[in-house]
Amino acid sequence: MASIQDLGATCLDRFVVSEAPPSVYYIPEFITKQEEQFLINQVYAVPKPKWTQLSHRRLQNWGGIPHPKGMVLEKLPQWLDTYSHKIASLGALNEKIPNHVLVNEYTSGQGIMPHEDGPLFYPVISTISLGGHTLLDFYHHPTTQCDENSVDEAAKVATPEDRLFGSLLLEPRSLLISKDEMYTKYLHGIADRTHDTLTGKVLNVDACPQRAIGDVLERKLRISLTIRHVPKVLKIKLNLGRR
Ligand SMILES: O=C(O)CCC(=O)C(=O)O
Ligand SMILES: [Fe+2]
Repeated sequence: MASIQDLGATCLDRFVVSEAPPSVYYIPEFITKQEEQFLINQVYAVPKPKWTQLSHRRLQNWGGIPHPKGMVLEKLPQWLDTYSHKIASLGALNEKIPNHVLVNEYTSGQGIMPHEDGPLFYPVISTISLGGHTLLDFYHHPTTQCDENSVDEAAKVATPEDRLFGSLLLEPRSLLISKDEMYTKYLHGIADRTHDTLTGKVLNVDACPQRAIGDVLERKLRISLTIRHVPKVLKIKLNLGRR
């Protein structure tokens, strides 16, 4: 059977997560085990200074540093550029080709605080997961606005647990594409847990054939490739060492 990497835009709709707000696409086994191992090898082949150590995870930034005045574009390495083009060919980014990739590494027990990806990115996030699974949690905004008409009812409650409205199980080798309201209206994060229990709040259990509600999954080391497009770039050529 042809894989989605070959079929492109014609079949993305088959992967829509209909239980989630618009729009989320979850594609299990987007890459093969060989491609997964190749990407992991590339991630660990980079020089140590390429890693930024945060208090709860490590990351690599590729493509440039997004900035309100524009990003000084750095060419993506071939191993990431290939996947940027494959994702563009699925048709979720209106002809845009992702030019920025964050590599996040999480050991078991590490996560990322609920956040928005913000206005510097074109509002479509593509995520390839490598190594281990995670649960990506989605939260209503903790807004303090008083305008009754513009505030989500569920957002007025106090605790983060109450604001959690659903999660997505991201298994190794999968691709997740989130856009529209899922990008603009909600926060996303990963709890710092060592085990995840699949509950009715996991919106894509049906798309994970080996999984069922009630399963307890042990977190392993996970690497994510967050592949996005930064629309505002500065056309400065870096001519390092050349005269
Ligand atoms: O690891 C992930 O899947 C989420 C990463 C993320 O939200 C980010 O880098 O902004
Ligand atoms: Fe994010």
